[in-house]
Amino acid sequence: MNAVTRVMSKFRLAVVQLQVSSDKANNLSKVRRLVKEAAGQGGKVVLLPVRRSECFLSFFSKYAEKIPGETTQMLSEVAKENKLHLVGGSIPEEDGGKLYNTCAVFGPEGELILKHRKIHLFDIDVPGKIRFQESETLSPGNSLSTFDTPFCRVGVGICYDMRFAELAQLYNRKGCQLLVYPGAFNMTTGPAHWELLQRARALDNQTYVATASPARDEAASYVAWGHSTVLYVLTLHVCGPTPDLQYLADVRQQIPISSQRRDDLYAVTAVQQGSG
Ligand SMILES: NC(=O)CC(=O)C(=O)O
Repeated sequence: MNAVTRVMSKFRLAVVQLQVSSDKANNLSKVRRLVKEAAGQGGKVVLLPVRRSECFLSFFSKYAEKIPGETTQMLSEVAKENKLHLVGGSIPEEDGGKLYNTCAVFGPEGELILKHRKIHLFDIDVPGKIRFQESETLSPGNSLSTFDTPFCRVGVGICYDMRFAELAQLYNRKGCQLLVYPGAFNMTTGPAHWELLQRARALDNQTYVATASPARDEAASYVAWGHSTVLYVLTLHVCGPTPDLQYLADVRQQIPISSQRRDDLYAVTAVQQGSG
């Protein structure tokens, strides 16, 4: 057990589900207000949703920013003003002529802790229902992303990343007790898979899982499923906003699947840790 997994305690996790629009200034001022409100209610780690531009690939280049840039500068200030860890949803990032879907995480001093670039691009085709080819516009990230808080270790994925069990398993192996996924599933895949995937990731890895989605806007051309969620492991009920890491440790001890893995028969390994 490493230093971080020994520091187990309760803390308040806030998940912000806001109505995201194409008006960036308005989105940012809502974020500032809602994070302050979350901090006022004791939130120590705050998770924001993806920006709507995640779903409008043609808008990606229009809204793309460098990191640091306007949005991340503001997120850094908000983290510092409220003295909390802020998982900044995701924004379109431009770097070296490429576009990424990127989640920036800030610490209580406003420091940039990490950037997670969406690893798995949403290239799907469900005939008559939904088609996306993110790889026509975006480049994939090549790094796993974990960070430490005084409460627990956190693994970060974005939206489609949640479908990949191996990523969550690797985060588990790295000692994560909480997996966070800013996301925006849609009205086809949302009802079918959004919660089920979170339950699967939570149960397999004996972790907490939190997702933040934009609020549903029926008038938008991409209607997000919404349903931001915090899940925990054993009883599989949607829980309140207070992860109890002692409970998690108890579950891991009572059903000790992590020490019962047959590493002699199979392995999930990270083959490459590139930059970005
Ligand atoms: N938008 C995504 O990246 C993923 C999604 O909507 C899905 O997996 O379904």
